[in-house]
Order: sequence, then C-alpha cells, then structure tokens
Amino acid sequence: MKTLLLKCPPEPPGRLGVAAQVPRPRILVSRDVIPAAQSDDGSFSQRVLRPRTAQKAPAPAPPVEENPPPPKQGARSDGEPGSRDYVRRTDSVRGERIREPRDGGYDNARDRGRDRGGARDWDDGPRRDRDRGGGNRGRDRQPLDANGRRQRTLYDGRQSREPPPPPTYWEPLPVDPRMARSPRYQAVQQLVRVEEEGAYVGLVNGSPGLRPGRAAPAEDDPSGPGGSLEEEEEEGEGEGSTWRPRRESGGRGPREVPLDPRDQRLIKELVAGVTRLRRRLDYIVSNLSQQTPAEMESELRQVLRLGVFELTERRLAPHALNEHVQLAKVVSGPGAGSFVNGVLRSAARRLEAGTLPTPESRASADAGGDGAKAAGGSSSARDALRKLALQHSHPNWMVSRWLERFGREGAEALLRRNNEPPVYTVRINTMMQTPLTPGAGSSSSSSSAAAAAAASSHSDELLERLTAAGVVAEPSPLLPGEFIRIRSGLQKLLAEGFVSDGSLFVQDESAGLVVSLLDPQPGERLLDCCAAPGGKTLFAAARMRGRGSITALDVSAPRLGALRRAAERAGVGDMVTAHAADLRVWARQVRERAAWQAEMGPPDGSAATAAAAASTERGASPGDDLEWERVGAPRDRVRKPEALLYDKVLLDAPCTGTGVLAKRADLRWRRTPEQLQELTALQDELLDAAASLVAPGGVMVYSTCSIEEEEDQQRVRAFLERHPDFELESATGPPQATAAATRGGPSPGRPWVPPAVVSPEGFVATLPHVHDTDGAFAARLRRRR
Ligand SMILES: C[S@@+](CC[C@H](N)C(=O)[O-])C[C@H]1O[C@@H](n2cnc3c(N)ncnc32)[C@H](O)[C@@H]1O
Repeated sequence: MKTLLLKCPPEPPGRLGVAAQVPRPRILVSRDVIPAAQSDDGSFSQRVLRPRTAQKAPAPAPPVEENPPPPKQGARSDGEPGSRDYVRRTDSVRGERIREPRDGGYDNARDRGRDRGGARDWDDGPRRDRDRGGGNRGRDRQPLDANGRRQRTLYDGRQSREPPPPPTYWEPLPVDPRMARSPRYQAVQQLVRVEEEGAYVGLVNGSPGLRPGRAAPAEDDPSGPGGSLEEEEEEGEGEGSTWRPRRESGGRGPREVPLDPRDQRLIKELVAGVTRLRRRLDYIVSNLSQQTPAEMESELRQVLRLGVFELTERRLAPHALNEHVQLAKVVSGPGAGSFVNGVLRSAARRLEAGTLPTPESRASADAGGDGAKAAGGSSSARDALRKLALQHSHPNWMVSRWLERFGREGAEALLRRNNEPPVYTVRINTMMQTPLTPGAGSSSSSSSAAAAAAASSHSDELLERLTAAGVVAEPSPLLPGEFIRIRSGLQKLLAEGFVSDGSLFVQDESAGLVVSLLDPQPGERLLDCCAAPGGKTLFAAARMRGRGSITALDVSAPRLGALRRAAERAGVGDMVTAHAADLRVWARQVRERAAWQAEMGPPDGSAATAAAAASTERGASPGDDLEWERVGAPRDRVRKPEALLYDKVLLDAPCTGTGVLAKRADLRWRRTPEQLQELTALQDELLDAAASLVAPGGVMVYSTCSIEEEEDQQRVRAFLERHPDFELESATGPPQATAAATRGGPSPGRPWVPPAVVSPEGFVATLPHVHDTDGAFAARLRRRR
C-alpha cells in the first residue's frame, strides 16, 4: 500500500500556497495533480482545485511514503481484514459517524454518490453558464472520459491504475441538511446569486419576522422602495418578495428549509456586508494567496471574502474560522478546505500582529484599474484615488466624481456612510389616525391646526408603543408627525406587527420629502408616472386623505401588482387606478385622444350629468370635471377620465440610484458611467412625456434617488430650456409659507419641505452623509396657465 507524501515548502514571504497552510505536514493528492500543483519553485498552488483534462501532463513517479500515518485523532481502527484499513470518525461537516479508509483514498461505499453527473464536460464553458438553476452545483465538475462517462476521483492513485486516473476534483458532498441550514452556507449561496446572477441584495436578504417563502408586502422590505433601474430588471421577484430559501435536494424530494429569524438577520448582515466591502476584501485576499479572487471558483471566492469579512469587520475569534474551512470543503472540495484554512489563519495571524495587508497599510494602491484612467491627473493623484476606492470599496469612477464634487473630506464622509448600516425610517399610516371632529375646521387655519394636533397625538402614541416594544425611535426631524426614525430595533418593530397591521410603512424620509414637495391635496387628480412599487403613491393617497384620484403608471406589470395589493391593504384601493404602460407611449395616446375629443364638440347635458354623478360616486372632486373642460372634451365620450390632463404629476424617474448605496449594497458594482449616460437620455424623454400630461397651472415634480448632477440639476435645467411653458418653483414653498414649521400635517401656510434640505437653486437635494437620509433629488415645476 503506497501513499503519496508531499513535503511542504517554506511559506514565501507575504504569500501562501495551498500546501503551506495544510495543518498536518502531508497532503494526499492524485499523482496526476502533482505537476499542476507544483510550481517552479516547488511550492504548491491552489490550481490543484481546477485541473483541466486536456492539459494533463505525464505523471512523474510518486514519492513513496515509508511510514503510513497514524490513525486520526479520535478515530479507531475497525481492524477489518483485507487490503484496506478502515477507521471511524465523526465527520464535522455532516455531523455524523462515518467509516473511511485510513489512507484517505477513494471508498466505494462512501463515495459512490459523488459520481452522479450531468451530461456536459466541465471544461466547455464558464461556470456561471452551467449551473444557474442551483441544486447540486458541483455535479458538472467531474470530467468526462473518452466514452462520455463520468470519471471517478482518486486521491491516492491506487484504486485503478488502468486507465490512469484523471485529474481530479473532489465533487462536494451532497450538502448535509444541517449545513444547508447554516447561515454561512446560505450567505455563500446568496453571494453567488448576487455576483453571478444579478440577484438584488435587499431582495435576497428577506425580511426577518416574515414567514419564509411568503411574498411580503412592498413596505415590509426593510430595504425600502429605494427605486432604481434594477428594480425594473427583477420583475420575476419584485421588490415586495421575500427571500425563499434554496430548495434542498436529497431525501424524498425538495423541500423548503425554514430559517430561524436570527439566522435570517445574520445572513442579511453577511450578504450585505460582504457585498459592500467586496473590493476591499478582495484586496486583502489577493495579498494573502497566490491567486486573485477573480481567478478562483465562485463559491470559494465567496467563502474567503466571508471569512476575511468576519475576521476583520465582525472581529470573529480565529478559532471560529473553522466553520469557513468546513464550508469551503462542502462547496469546493477538501483541497479548498486546506486552502481556505491557510489564507484565513494567515489573515488572523497578521491581523493580530498588525501586519494585515489592507489598502490603507500600503504606500500606494496597486490594485484596481477600473476607471483609473477616468481619474485623469498625475499618477500620484490616480494612486490616491485608487487607494481611497479600495479602502472604502467603491468603483474608481464613482470616487473620482465625488472627489471632484465634494472634495476629499466630503467624498470620504460619503464613502464611509455608504458602508455603514443604513438608518431606517417608517412612515406613519395617517389614514389610521383618529378622524377630525365633525364641524372642526370651519376655517382653513383651524382645520389644519386640528389636523396637526391629531397627527401629533397619533405619532406620540405610536412612539410610546414602539418604546414599549423595545424599539429605539424618535420623531423625524424632517417630517415630524408623519415619519419616525428607527435608531435600533427594526426587526422587533417588524416582529411586533407594526407593519403587517398597517400602522407603519418602511419608507425613507427622502421619499416623503418628494411627496411633500408635490403637496397633493384632497380631491385632486394626480398622475404617478413611474409608480411601482408604490411607496410614494401611498403616501400621496394618505396626504389626499382618501379623496381624489391617483393614476399609477409603470412599465412593469408585476411591480404594479404589488402596488395594487399595497393600496388595497392601506385602504386606498378605490382611489388608485394602476396601468402598466410605458409613459412615453401612454402620453402620446393621451395627446391623440385629447385631440380627437376636442374635435367632437361639447357634450350634451344629460351625458354631463351622468359623468358628474359617476365621478362623485368614485369620491372624485368636482375638479375632475374641470379637466374635461380644459381640453374641451365631450364628457359622454370620455370612457377613461384619467386619460386626460392632471393637476399634479409625479415623475420619480429610473436612475443610477447612487443615493441609496447603503441600502442597495450590490448597486455600486452594477452601475457604469455608460449607464449614467443612457439613463440621462431616458430621463429627458420621460420628462417630456410627463410634461405633456400636466394641466395648465398644474404642477410636476421630477425626482430621483441619484446624487449625480447629470441626472438631477442638469436634467431640470435642460427641461426648462426645452419647455418655456414651465417654471421652477423653489422648494422653500409658496410665498406665504413661514420658515417655522409646525408639528403635524401640512397646511396651506406651511413650507413644503424644511429649508435644511433645499439647495440654493430651490431643489430638494439630500445627501446620506449630510442629512442622515437616502440621497435624493426633487424639483417642482409649474406649468404656466
Ligand atoms: C424609481 S422607481 C419608482 C419608485 C416609486 N416611485 C416608489 O416610490 O415606489 C422607477 C420606476 O420607473 C419605472 N419605469 C422605467 N421606465 C419606465 C417607462 N418608460 N415608463 C413607465 N415607467 C417606467 C420602473 O419600472 C420603476 O418602477
């Protein structure tokens, strides 16, 4: 019985090969792997994990191990007769007793299940194309032989000498259910989905406190309706979905794994944290291993990032890193376990010694490259830019823009803010507050004072209930009486049912400011042009106190479905009509229809009365009738009154979403400068289309959740040049507004938004590092009569 014994070379300074990290001074590998595993200087590289059949070199004679190793600690020999000696031990991955050959080689009984296989050769394409559907991701890794049969993996080369054993990759064990439920295993699977399949981090994290597998209402997702182009791309799952655990295979068939809420929270923290800090973590990993993360297999890369993240950011004790090692074995095979063990132990040692290679510990950054040229300037300026981008884990192009715009200090504050846990706020469902006393409000000032008092007492009552539930909360300084800032305990808030019973909606204050700037009033006709998933639509409905009508338009039908359901739950289903359409097409049709109706002459009296009665039944105000008069349309032919002009139009445009990077952890890696250009063109088209639907004297608010001037200020300036019939109204409010905001709901004499969020030009412009909210932009444009 012969076993290979490969001696480990000394660790090269600053770098680690696989063998250098192996805890015991021996490693068993197939003899075919030796050439691939050994580099020129005799050290072993991690390439042992990714052999290619076609590149197989003739195998040298294996070194012979003279003395077989002693049984593993805690194992006992079965003393079975025959050619092989077996031991029993507890498998730390499966958590069960297993029997295996003492020499560690292939065992028919144990390893039979590993030889199941797909039909494709593992070399025929990148991994991401092979295994999109999940399930057993490892099944294609076994190479096919000349007859198309899946080959066995041999580590010691003794089982079948003819034909010679192929190079080798241990197919991962079928995942043990206990491992499948491990938060770290789940986090790795989700990280793979995020990076390779474009899954959305806020979405896959799910909402703790909700039943797994059940679709959650849009406002339940703590990620909030941030709003960006991404959301429209993920129609299948939609903003309102909660994460469904990956199905386990094995046993009698797939079944869903219920996850503990605490585990869900940990998964959320890990996935969001690793995704945010991806570039920084990769820098550290690259400096500790011979391969860059980009050259590694996807799961292995995620395990390493996760390990370094937990070590450096969560300060996990080094002994706890064993879970990552076991995880690597499961997702990438035993060799990967040794490799991960080596890299993570080295990271732990060097962290303790204060010599961990981090971007800030280097004189000049030496990684990156994306957008480096865009930085322009001298090489030292480019170095400084790259170093900052690495340190705060952002793409160079974003950092370059922000350095130019906010200066070094401002840019750093923003970068830091994007990596911190975001501040969540909730909107109070003011529709649930005690209605105004009948008779109160004979004058507009006493009515608004009564409304403010009602809002204030409702908010105080909710704050008390939240405090009793262990939630640390405070009234919003920007929209008091309507929003509450949650300092800690969002999960408790969700678990206590504040959201599911409709009392609160998770929504950022910056979204509230946009609606506040629009200032919808009871009885108005409002068009929300890019409405889904509906956070702003519902707030507008609440401001309108259920009276008037809202047409909610969005190009994404599935996301509009979520909006409809949310409107029903909020009790405003009657006033919201949702239409799935491209705004540009819809606007053209409205214009054609209006022109046609104008040609048909005035309606007769009976039809006008019927239309007026119908509109009153819907709860619409007499203002509806005015619309028809404005375009001179005959009422009897108006089948869709919403297909005309509107008092107020909200265009919450698709954008790069650079204001919500703290909440949308993956977004920074998906955006490119080219997309920014494409989006500005789309925004112009949408602005033109939306403007054509604003009634004379009516108002349009253009908003984004981007902080890029090209998408914000520049779009508005260009719009005003194209549309001289529109003028900008300063966000500080109508002329009679007083600067001293009273607590409670809006009133005619109150500014639309607090002066603290208004730019000198009169726009609403919030920045995460300045206002403690999402970054957002809004401009109020009035159409001249
Ligand atoms: C920023 S999100 C809107 C968020 C929403 N206002 C809220 O508060 O929940 C942008 C929306 O624009 C929609 N959209 C993109 N292009 C569109 C188009 N051409 N017509 C209509 N809607 C469009 C997307 O589907 C997406 O839902």
